[in-house]
Amino acid sequence: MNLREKYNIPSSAVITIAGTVGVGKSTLTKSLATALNFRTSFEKVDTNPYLDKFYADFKAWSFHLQIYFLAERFKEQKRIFEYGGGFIQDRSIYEDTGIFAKMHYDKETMSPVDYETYTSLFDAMVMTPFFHHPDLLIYLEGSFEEIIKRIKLRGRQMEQDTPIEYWEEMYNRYEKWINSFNSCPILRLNITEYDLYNDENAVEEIIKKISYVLNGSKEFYMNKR
Ligand SMILES: Nc1ncnc2c1ncn2[C@@H]1O[C@H](COP(=O)(O)OP(=O)(O)O)[C@@H](O)[C@H]1O
Ligand SMILES: Nc1ncnc2c1ncn2[C@H]1C[C@H](O)[C@@H](COP(=O)(O)O)O1
Repeated sequence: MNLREKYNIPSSAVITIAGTVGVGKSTLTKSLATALNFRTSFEKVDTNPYLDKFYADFKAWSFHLQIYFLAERFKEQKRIFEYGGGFIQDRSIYEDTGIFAKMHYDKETMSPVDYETYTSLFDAMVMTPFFHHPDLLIYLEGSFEEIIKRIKLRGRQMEQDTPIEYWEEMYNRYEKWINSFNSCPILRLNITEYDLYNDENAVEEIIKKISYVLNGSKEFYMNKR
């Protein structure tokens, strides 16, 4: 019996992984998809035509980048739906607006009119009864120091060149955002609780927790509304 069957994870489940840059979303996406025999949905970083420009000049490119990410995630949403689920998704669509667009608007690196255009497009596409929310959002959290270590370890140049205050602002916003998130059930995982690189049982332990939320007492993990 495979792990998906053992823990009664529906083959149509859609699990999205949220958390700040560098926390370990892509790594966990790969491990879970392999263990559950699910498909993956990754963010496009290397082929993103705006990302380098955005990091070099937030003000000039934040609107273009948000529109690009929104279009890409919506296309992925359609693909996931067409396959009938069975996906692990690297980052949720909710973070684009709840973290990134809002942060750039607040910091005046996205103009009010661009922010208004972006949010009305986002709401028209996502905040409708036709949009399928994920079955579960796994929220990865850890200390700021560990996350900065991981951003450095991964070594994307544009992220290395970005002041630490940017990552700190994002980190603090994530903590507030997750405490009020209620679009789907949540499983919070602290990155000190598992080690996918050195512990071969780690992924099974995470699947056990996923099963508990999907099949058991959802209230235990969900935020109070
Ligand atoms: N469990 C872990 N232990 C140690 N390092 C990790 C772990 N998970 C991820 N990393 C490392 O942290 C960096 C960022 O991970 P990644 O999965 O790309 O994060 P994200 O997708 O959230 O930006 C990578 O260098 C990765 O190898
Ligand atoms: N919506 C976004 N706005 C700005 N930047 C974004 C957005 N979504 C992702 N990013 C950036 C952050 C990272 O530099 C890369 C990939 O994110 P990661 O958390 O490493 O998967 O894209």
